[in-house]
Amino acid sequence: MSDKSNVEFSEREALFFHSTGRPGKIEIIASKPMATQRDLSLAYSPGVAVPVQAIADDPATAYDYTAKGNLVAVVSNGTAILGMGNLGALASKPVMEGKAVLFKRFADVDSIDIELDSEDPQAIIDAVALMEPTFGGVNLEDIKAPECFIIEQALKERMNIPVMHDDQHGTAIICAAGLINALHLTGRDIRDVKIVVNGAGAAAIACTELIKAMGVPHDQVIMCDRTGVIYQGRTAGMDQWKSAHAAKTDARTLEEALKGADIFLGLSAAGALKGDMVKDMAPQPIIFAMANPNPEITPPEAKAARPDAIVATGRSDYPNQVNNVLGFPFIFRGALDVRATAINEAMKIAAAQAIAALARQAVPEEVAKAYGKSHSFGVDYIIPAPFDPRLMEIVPAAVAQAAMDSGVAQKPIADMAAYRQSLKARLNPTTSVLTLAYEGAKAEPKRVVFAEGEEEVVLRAAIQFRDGGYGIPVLVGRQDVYDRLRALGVSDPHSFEVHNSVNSPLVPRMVDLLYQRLQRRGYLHRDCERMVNRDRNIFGALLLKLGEAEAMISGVTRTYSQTMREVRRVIDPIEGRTPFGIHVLVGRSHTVFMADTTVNERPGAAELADIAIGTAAVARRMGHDPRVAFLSYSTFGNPSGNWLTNLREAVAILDARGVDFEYEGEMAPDVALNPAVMKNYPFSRLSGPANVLIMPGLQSANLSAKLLRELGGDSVIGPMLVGLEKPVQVATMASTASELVTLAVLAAGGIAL
Ligand SMILES: NC(=O)C1=CN([C@@H]2O[C@H](COP(=O)(O)OP(=O)(O)OC[C@H]3O[C@@H](n4cnc5c(N)ncnc54)[C@H](OP(=O)(O)O)[C@@H]3O)[C@@H](O)[C@H]2O)C=CC1
Ligand SMILES: CC(=O)C(=O)O
Ligand SMILES: [Mg+2]
Repeated sequence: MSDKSNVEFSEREALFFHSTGRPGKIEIIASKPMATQRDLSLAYSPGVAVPVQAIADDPATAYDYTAKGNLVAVVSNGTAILGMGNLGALASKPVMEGKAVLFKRFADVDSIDIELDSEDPQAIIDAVALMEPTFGGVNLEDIKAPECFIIEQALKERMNIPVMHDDQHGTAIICAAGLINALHLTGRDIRDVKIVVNGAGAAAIACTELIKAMGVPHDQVIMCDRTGVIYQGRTAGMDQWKSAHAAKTDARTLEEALKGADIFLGLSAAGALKGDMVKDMAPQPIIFAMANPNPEITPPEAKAARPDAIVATGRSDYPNQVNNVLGFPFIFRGALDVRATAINEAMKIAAAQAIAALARQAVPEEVAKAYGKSHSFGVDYIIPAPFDPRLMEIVPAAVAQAAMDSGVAQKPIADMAAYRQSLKARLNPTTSVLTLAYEGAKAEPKRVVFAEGEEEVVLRAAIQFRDGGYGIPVLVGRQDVYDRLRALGVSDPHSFEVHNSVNSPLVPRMVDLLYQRLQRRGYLHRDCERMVNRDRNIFGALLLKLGEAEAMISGVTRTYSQTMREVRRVIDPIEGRTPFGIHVLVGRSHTVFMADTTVNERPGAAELADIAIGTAAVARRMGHDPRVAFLSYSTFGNPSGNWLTNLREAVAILDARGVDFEYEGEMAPDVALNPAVMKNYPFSRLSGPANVLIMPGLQSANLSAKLLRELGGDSVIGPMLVGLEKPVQVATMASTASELVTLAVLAAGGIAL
């Protein structure tokens, strides 16, 4: 990956990502409590005998009593791993685990990777068919042509659950969606275009079949493989699937075939297309270079040769990502939800049309920032990005409807509007919002000070931050930062901006500024000099104050309170605001915002009210309707105690201010979070479980946040620091590089204000 193309990460980082913590990318989590002997008796023997008998009596109830209905097998034998070729079943496992997590991330489909060590189609057919009881669907992946055609066909015939070879049909659907829009933009009719398809394998044949089904005449498509053009009469390297697409043509090479062509579809290998070859294509050529991980031609090369081209690739780091990730999660979601027996042509076409139509719609405000400049339909936005949360609402619904209309749905959906709502709710909005924050940072990269530039974890974060395109890291550290960067695999460390107080020309201005602020707090000019020279948090914060950067992150080398003290010597709170900290607990389907977990030891009523307002605003920015609970050991005065007055006054302050969110208090955590307990208080003004928890003091807040981080299964974001005049985030000392990147993105993206 390194330095070969538009790099997003180094090889070292890719390996570190996969090996760190629990090796690989998936684990299994029980969906039922497993705490007591009784739980175990129900989960296993003897309780489990009851659903066993029920399923034996009525097989359809397997969907009610087991995970089958939401479980997809991702099956490969590793014979066509991306564009890397036949590297074997075991080597395909990272890709298949990757597909499994994409299923989960984008469409809440549970999925298990299965690598089969065989190149014998019959052995694979038998193995997969025998697994039918386990799964609700089968996604075949990275199995090379022509075996993949035989395997898929046989499994579709033998199995009564949806089977789809993703490299064929997932890719064809997305390619078709992109093509519909590229034709639309260039005013072409699909019946008139001349297309060259490079590659004659799984993906290429399926794309060609779909575009021919959509109206491109057979004679207007020329397919090439490694031997060159597949022409009528060719005998070398042929099979029945290639023969079906043999063209009547005198062209023998890709270059010859491309003369005057309107469209190039690459489903072959990296670098197969050269700039010279596209020079003679028709005006406004459409170039889809879809080989992974590196395309047939990069967009800059293609554009250099043909500035009038519309270019798409399979990658996320260029505009127009034509990749089956846009399809398979949502297609299976729709198919599983109606218990479809197959994924048929009608469902595929419905998916392609829904995706194409989405790109032509206006992008909502909250999604637009993530798209950057190109978020209205045009040459750099012909297809939605996989992170677009609207896909989950629209594509499964279109697929489910098509399954129902074409008679393969065993469990039709009665209320489509309710189904669409339920699709939206399946994804935790926090996950979407974080993705949008990351994409938004890319769209408007900011300069972010990483104040502890000598720490390895900070440098890793800075590298990820820069290479991910999220912004420009401004490192504070000594000269040896460059050596440390080199040791971490950065080939051009001097491309990083490093500020060192020993030689920074900014130091005199910094000292003056600091002295202005501190002279009446008992500090001498030389005290300020010493602080600027020796203290990287003060130096970093002054970079921010002087406008040399737009945000800052620190905290891994000193305690939170010490880092805060240093930052606060330079940065003030927003006028009239109380700075405070939020920990965000992200569960599978719920998110809770807890505050103030880091700053105010014993907040008074006015501060508690401010903290509630500030936290509710952050929750809203992250896609949630805030429901605020002021937490205590006491619920509405029972038991009574001395600590309750502040909380009650805070509620009264919110009453007086007429805020536009739900709030209630004081109450114990179980009342706030558990609807069954909340029922005992029918007068409560919360319409559902609280998602913003305002803690009575720093002791309980900080303890709870740390306990949850150490013991909880949910992931914890933060602490997020809110309320300073400049975005500064103070991480905890144990932060990982990716946690630092998240904080840097939140700081730069204006979520934590
Ligand atoms: N963007 C996306 O969503 C997707 C992209 N792809 C990409 O498509 C490519 C093919 O995958 P898949 O169909 O599954 O694999 P297959 O192994 O089934 O097919 C590969 C095909 O590519 C041809 N090929 C390889 N190198 C060249 C070359 N230099 N010039 C012309 N043809 C070449 C092979 O030719 P021959 O028949 O002569 O061996 C073969 O026909 C991969 O790069 C993959 O990453 C695949 C699926 C989805
Ligand atoms: C994206 C994909 O499935 C491939 O490149 O094989
Ligand atoms: Mg694939």
